[in-house]
Amino acid sequence: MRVLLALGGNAMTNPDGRARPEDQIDAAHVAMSAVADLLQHDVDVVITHGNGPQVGNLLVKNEVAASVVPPVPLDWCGAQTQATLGFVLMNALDAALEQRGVDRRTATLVTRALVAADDPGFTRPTKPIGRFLPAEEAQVLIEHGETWEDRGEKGWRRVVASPEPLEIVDAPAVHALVGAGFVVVANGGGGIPVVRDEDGTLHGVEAVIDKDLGAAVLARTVEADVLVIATDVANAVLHFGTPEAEPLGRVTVSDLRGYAREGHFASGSMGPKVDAACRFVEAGGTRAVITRLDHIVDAITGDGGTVVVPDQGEN
Ligand SMILES: Nc1ncnc2c1ncn2[C@@H]1O[C@H](COP(=O)(O)OP(=O)(O)O)[C@@H](O)[C@H]1O
Ligand SMILES: NC(=O)OP(=O)(O)O
Repeated sequence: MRVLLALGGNAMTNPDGRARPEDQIDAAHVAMSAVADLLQHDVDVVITHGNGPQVGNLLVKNEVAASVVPPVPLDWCGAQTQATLGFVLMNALDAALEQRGVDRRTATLVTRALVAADDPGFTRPTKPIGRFLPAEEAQVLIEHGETWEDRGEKGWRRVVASPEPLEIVDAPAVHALVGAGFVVVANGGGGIPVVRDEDGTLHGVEAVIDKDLGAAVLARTVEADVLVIATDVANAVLHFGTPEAEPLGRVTVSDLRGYAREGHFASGSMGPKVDAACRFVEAGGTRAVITRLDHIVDAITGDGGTVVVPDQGEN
């Protein structure tokens, strides 16, 4: 069985989202322990991950240091997060595999995702990145031309353009590495967004792709059987946060689309996960699972989490 595992920002940092290196290393050890458990079963695993906190922090550093060293564009920051997080995840996974006596090699691939130059996401920023700030501090940055949004209890967060991933340019390399037995970390942060010029050349564009939507495209391209979206809640929940809250178990893709239309899943958090799970199954995937990181073995071997299946299927 081939599994595409998407790790949320919650699985990559501590809950305050500040993304200190030590927090990220600790979180990577927890996450990769779960992945090493999974690798004790007969599965191929491709790992992708979020980069919202990290790419936002890099952007701030860039801006703060702009008078001293040349700033780099947002797509460069995204590429840097793929390398750094891949490095941290590989170290943690190698250690967890070694502990369990599992003989698998790991690899990280810098991965580009093709987007359309005229994607409406470029005109309306929607992707929250970086740290949370109180409203007054966010207001100052809004006056300097940035877009910030009220994200509830934790405060305000910067939002940037987030186009749709159309194709994972480097998916063939992921496929080849998986075929050769590697556990591959790929398409971090949803992929580095690139557009294709008329002459066929690719160039980076300033945006951050939703990693769950990127994961759905990658999962189909590398012929994954199961897409597992690991986050900090065990299930997608109907009437979330109310006394009528109802965790979803096994659900058909049509029913889940219906619940999404009724507004059960918040945009910028559970909404894209549900959308990604539906896209994967609608495109022919066997099943998609949304669950907590510590439930991912159950997600593969049993029925844990929210399990999205085709309308006619009982896979
Ligand atoms: N209907 C829902 N069911 C479950 N969780 C929801 C729902 N709507 C919003 N959420 C929120 O979505 C969060 C997970 O999304 P997010 O924070 O973006 O995850 P990650 O960083 O792991 O990708 C949960 O912690 C929960 O607060
Ligand atoms: N790129 C992305 O979706 O990152 P997060 O999951 O950290 O928001």
